[in-house]
Amino acid sequence: MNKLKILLVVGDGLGDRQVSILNAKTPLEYADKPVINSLLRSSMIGLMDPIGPGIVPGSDTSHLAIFGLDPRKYYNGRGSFEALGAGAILSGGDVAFRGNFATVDDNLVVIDRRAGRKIEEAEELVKELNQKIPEVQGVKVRFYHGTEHRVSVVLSGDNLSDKVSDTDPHEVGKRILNSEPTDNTLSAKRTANVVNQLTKLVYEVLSRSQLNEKRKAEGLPPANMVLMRGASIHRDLPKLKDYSGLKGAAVSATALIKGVCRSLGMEVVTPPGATGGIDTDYMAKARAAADLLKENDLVFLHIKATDAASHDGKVNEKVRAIEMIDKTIGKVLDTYGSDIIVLFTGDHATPVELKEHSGDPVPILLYVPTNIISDNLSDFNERSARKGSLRVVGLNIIDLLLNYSNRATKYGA
Ligand SMILES: O=C(O)[C@H](O)COP(=O)(O)O
Ligand SMILES: [Mg+2]
Repeated sequence: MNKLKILLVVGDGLGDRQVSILNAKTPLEYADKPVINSLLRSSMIGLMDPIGPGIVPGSDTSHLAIFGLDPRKYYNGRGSFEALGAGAILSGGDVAFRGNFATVDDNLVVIDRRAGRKIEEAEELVKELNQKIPEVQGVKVRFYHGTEHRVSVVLSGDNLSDKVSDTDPHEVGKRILNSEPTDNTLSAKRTANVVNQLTKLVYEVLSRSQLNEKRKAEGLPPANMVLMRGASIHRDLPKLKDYSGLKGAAVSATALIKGVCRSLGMEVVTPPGATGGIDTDYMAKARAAADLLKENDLVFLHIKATDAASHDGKVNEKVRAIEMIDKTIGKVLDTYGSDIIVLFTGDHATPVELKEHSGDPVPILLYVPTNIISDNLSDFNERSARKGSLRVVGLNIIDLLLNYSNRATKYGA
């Protein structure tokens, strides 16, 4: 049988709940989705628990599961994925962290965990940090900018450990945390000390930066802290091609996603104009995905805007991002052809009124152009998905894609 190409689309943080200003509709329910709904004639839809019912995923653990790697076995922290995606070259023993440019007050209490999110000066601030803090206690320090408020921090030196806790309190109104060793090794104690000393130096440098004086003069929140989380020493992961047979490529601007996909051996493309934000160039991403479909079995198209809008509580921007994802899928099908299978889902729910990830199941749509038993529903959203035939977890995705693209091998004789 002819093997079908696969377009896997993730709207980050897509899942939601009823939203009061949308007349109790969800953003997906409210959004105008002519392309997605045109696929329903030959689609199964339903609900996916990225990790398991009620478990609140991060984008990191969720994407490992969606690509078929059990995070319980393969996940050891977000930092190294973020750093790889932001351009760091990691050598064995380097400890990487995800960081947030954030705004803190004089008592180091977090006022804004993202310093306003759009930080035009981010690259310059990172350059200043790299110039002024090249090392701490003999440990080399490097900062890498991802997108928006996202910064990766890499520590290089002997006897370091990723068994250290976050300085990010994960909440506004809380003081930044002291990093603590999470095991009783000397290397963990040493690393925690370096992180705490580094945090003091970062605050000193950023508080004195002229760039933050400028931000304050413009009424913008100063990016006067880097909150650190997800310490990890990178470990090699199995490659998608080896365990699934799928030659895969990804289109993304988001450091975490680029790092995960690179770790799986996928080609990663960030087309000019792709920003990882609500202002991304959707059509550029669509063209890149269509082009990659020529040489790949699977193309993964990641859209971060739905999550960014959700975390910022911006309902209309989440609806608009979903409508742009609809157009993006349409552009890929118009450009490459519609004889491909399309799986569209989210990596977790980020209810826009909650402004945080939740453990709710996420709607999933699987369009198969050949003869399948379609659910024949008329709209794709969290409510209609409850009437669909799919009820899966993230770890089922690759097997579903292999089966419906005519690539699955028999389990058994
Ligand atoms: O946007 C991201 O990087 C994560 O999904 C959320 O991280 P943040 O809450 O620190 O922005
Ligand atoms: Mg996410």
